Amino acid sequence: MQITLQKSEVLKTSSVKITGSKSESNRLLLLKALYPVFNLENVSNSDDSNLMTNALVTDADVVDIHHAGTAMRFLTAFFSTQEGREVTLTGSKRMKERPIKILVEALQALGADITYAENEGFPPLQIKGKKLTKNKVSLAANVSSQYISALLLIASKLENGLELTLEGEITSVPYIKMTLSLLDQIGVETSFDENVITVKPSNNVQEAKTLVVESDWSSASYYFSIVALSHIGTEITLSSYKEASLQGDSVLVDIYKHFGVEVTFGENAVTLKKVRLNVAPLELDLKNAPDIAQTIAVTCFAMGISCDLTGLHTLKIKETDRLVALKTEIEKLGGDVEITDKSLYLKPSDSINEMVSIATYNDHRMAMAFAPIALRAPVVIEDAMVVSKSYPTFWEDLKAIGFKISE
Ligand SMILES: O=C(O)C1=C[C@@H](OP(=O)(O)O)[C@@H](O)[C@H](O)C1
Ligand SMILES: C=C(OP(=O)(O)O)C(=O)O
Repeated sequence: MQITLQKSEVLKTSSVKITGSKSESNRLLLLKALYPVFNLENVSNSDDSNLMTNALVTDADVVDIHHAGTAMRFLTAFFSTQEGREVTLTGSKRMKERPIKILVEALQALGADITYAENEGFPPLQIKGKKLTKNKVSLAANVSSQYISALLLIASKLENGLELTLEGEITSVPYIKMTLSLLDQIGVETSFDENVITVKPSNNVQEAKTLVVESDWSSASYYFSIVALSHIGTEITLSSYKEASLQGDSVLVDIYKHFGVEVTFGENAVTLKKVRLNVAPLELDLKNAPDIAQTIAVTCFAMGISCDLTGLHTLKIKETDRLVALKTEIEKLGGDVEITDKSLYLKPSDSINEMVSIATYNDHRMAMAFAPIALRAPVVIEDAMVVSKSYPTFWEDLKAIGFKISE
């Protein structure tokens, strides 16, 4: 389904409740499968979290997790430890192009029985669950932090815990810290010194408790972009958010100051307000927050300023090659973009082509990142329901704050 966004203006004051963090939810769903004593609230209603929930309870021989990267990586580790369980773990055409060798080799080194059903290094995987007896492994840390989180999530169930040595520059560090914080919240002991992470074995976690998932900061990024592109005084309140977040994408609060967006935290909520119009060119290293790269590039394009984004080496192996997708779609709108395999440079521009049809490449973030363009020029978004991967009610929520959207 494609949708048309007419040139829009958002309400002067509005509020939006965003679903729970997909990253926190997928970790906690797995941990709850290992330690069923605790309860979860505000779990993400995203496709990826629903797929994770179902995969953890099904007894099917083939588990298909579609486009869900974290689910693919976390479940590879989970199924490897489920004694007696045999499963083929597969995904979408794109998932079969997203590398998983580093994780598979680390699990094999711990004793796992995993083979490739099609191409070496990529899903689908045939996994025969068994008791993993080893407890020390090294792996490359510069490709995806999801491999590291996957190992950490099962680590406390290994008889001797785990000692993980991270090789090379560590990418997406806040996601590793999120995993460790959640383990800490359920009472698992961990340490992270230099490049070595240890997790103590723990068969049972302490008392039953309720863990509340904070809402998704990557999803919040689209509202930062919307406020940045709105009139002075425009305010949007988002819930449920807190100042001390586990999510690295909460760095948006600092980044969007640059675009004249002022942030205040209230009880369980954050209010974004447009306070300044003039904006200078932007230079930013996003190796700790790769999922907001598309949002930021589109904000800069719509504001007519240049940006020089680095630390983007993980973008090529996400839902699509996000560097190529950004260049292609921004250039359709009239921008000028240079990319390498780890950076993006956008030249300043002073106009936006109208009624351009933005391709989304099965990537929720392409659809959502380009939506704020409608505050400057009418735009068409192709395959708009792709947003359900992380934020199923995105279009309804935009309509409610004033976007003019039609099918
Ligand atoms: O652990 C997680 O929840 C995630 C880690 C990041 O991946 P990489 O570590 O591959 O960059 C991020 O892009 C992804 O959306 C979610
Ligand atoms: C990269 C993402 O997800 P995943 O790797 O879990 O598919 C994302 O949500 O931007």
